[in-house]
Amino acid sequence: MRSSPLVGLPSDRKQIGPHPFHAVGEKYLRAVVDGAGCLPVLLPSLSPPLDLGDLLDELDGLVLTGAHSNIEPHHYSREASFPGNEHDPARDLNTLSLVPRAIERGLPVLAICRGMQEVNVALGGSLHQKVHDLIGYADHRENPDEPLGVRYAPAHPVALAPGGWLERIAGSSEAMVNSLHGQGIRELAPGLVVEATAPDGLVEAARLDRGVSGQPDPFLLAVQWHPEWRVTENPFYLGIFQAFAAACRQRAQQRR
Ligand SMILES: N[C@@H](CCC(=O)NCCCC(=O)O)C(=O)O
Repeated sequence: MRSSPLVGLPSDRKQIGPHPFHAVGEKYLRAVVDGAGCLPVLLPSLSPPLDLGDLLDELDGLVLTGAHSNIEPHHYSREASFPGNEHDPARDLNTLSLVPRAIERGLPVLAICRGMQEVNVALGGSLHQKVHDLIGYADHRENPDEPLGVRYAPAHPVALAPGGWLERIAGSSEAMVNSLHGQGIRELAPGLVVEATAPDGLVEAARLDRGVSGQPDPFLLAVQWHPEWRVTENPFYLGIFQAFAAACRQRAQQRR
């Protein structure tokens, strides 16, 4: 019997020199280990995607990470992509098929930044391709010229939905979060409910709640910010990973 729950993380497909590699940022792996006390397992994003169904049955949780690449817009609208938009079609296919399969298996999901956008698109929602070009919205991007510690520092408050999971985790109705994204939720997918909003109204976090009485939904929390960043130094970020870990442990026990 395993002592630590197993958490899968779908990889980015990245060109390094002449060869494609499958990569997951180390801060996500560290947060799964140090913040959640779970064991990370990398899930390659091959194209066509591997059938990971048998592996999902062995996992206790799924973390969808952030990434610089953006989901190809044909997955959620008829809009064309914009020049210079970085894509990772192999990751799109992998994560967009994993989300519904994880939910149908009751696998806990924590989705971060691009991961949140993937959850929204996989469940039928849509995205703004450039939030910063929209009238009335703030620029949610980081300054790439700043050192990492500044880029991932708290950037704006979020209002936490009354009675929601994040309000309980934070122990307050507001929290400060970092902000490193150009895209954002346009239409929230059916079955997701808002957990947090930015001052400009952008949805910053959501959870799965399909509202079927007597049938609790599996743990699925999606956040637009980066709680994995220095997770052990930020009680709110740590609380998010601990809540996910509790759901993973419960899932591990149920599978025994
Ligand atoms: N590309 C999307 C998502 C932004 C995102 O996930 N950024 C992560 C940056 C690298 C990392 O910290 O893993 C967008 O711009 O909206």
